[in-house]
Amino acid sequence: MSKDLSDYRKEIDRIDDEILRLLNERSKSVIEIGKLKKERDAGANLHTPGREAAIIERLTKQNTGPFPTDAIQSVYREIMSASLSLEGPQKVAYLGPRATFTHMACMQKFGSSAQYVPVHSIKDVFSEVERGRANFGVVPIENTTEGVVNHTLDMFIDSNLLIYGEVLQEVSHHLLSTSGLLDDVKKIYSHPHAIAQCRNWLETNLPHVPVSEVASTARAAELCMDEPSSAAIASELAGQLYGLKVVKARIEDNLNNFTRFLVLSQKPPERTGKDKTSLMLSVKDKVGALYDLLRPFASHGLNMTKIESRPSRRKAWEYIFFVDVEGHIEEERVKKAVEEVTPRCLFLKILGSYPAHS
Ligand SMILES: O=C(O)C(=O)C[C@]1(C(=O)O)C=C[C@@H](O)C=C1
Repeated sequence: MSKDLSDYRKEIDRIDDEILRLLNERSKSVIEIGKLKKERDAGANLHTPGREAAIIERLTKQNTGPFPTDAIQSVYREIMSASLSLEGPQKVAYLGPRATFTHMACMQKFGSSAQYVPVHSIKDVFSEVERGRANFGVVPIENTTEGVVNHTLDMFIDSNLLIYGEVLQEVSHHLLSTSGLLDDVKKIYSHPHAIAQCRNWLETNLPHVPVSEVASTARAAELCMDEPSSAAIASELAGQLYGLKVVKARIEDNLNNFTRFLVLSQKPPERTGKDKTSLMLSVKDKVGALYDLLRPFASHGLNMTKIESRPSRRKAWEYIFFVDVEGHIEEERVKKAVEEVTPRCLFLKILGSYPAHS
């Protein structure tokens, strides 16, 4: 006799019981790891991004299906986030409000079991971590269409925090409402930037619907909870947090919009073998100074993935350069290049070596 629905559900219940038992067994090892980490260094970061990446990579490679390989990342993101909370609370300060792309980047990195603290400015994110009120901070550093976030770069001039990691977050806007039906939409709310990024879609699809600017995309979503004839242009996360349905997903005009975020910490992460080093330096004002500066990186075979300049704010026409190179500061070739570059600079500061986003 062939199996029916209830037979398959019984089978699933049995497997789920086993998964739950295994998750609890896994958790016991996690708790022991947490104790060992604290014994080694009471103030250490418990979060270990290199180990998390290795687990996901190993399982992704080994999966033969039919469980979707893409889902392994999200399932394990949450398993490891919950596990880490057993080792100790993880506080993450970020540039709020809730449900923004910065919040989404935080969730991508730390999962939903971390404690998130939205603050009002990039400066406040830095100070929460500097004062030890948060273990980590998350700030935007650059966007594919709008370029570098100068305010974040400027903060590194006076701060001693380290870059602990990077997160690449896709910036994708959704039209959200309580019913999820396009015909119900008589008014739209959003932040001016999000409205500008969806201009063509709005003109083509909802040309006569008035659009009102509000302080944030999260505020737009919040307003729509009580206004069934209004829709918000906001993130997928805003839809989830405010209980709205998707009228239309991905309405941004440029479908290739990403923001890169930096994770800040007082302590460095472990070396992983796929790391990146960020430096900040300023050069003497003479012909060829920048060329001299870049040469050691090239001669040691280091790939420079970014160079940005900012006025130093200390002296007119003096510039500070922000440089990213592939490799870890403990690697011989990176160490040598930095040793050669240092005497050519007015000053040089290492902002951190951290796992490159894969
Ligand atoms: O292996 C560790 O260092 C752990 O703390 C365990 C674990 C896990 O759940 O596997 C949890 C959190 C870390 O960020 C990495 C991995």
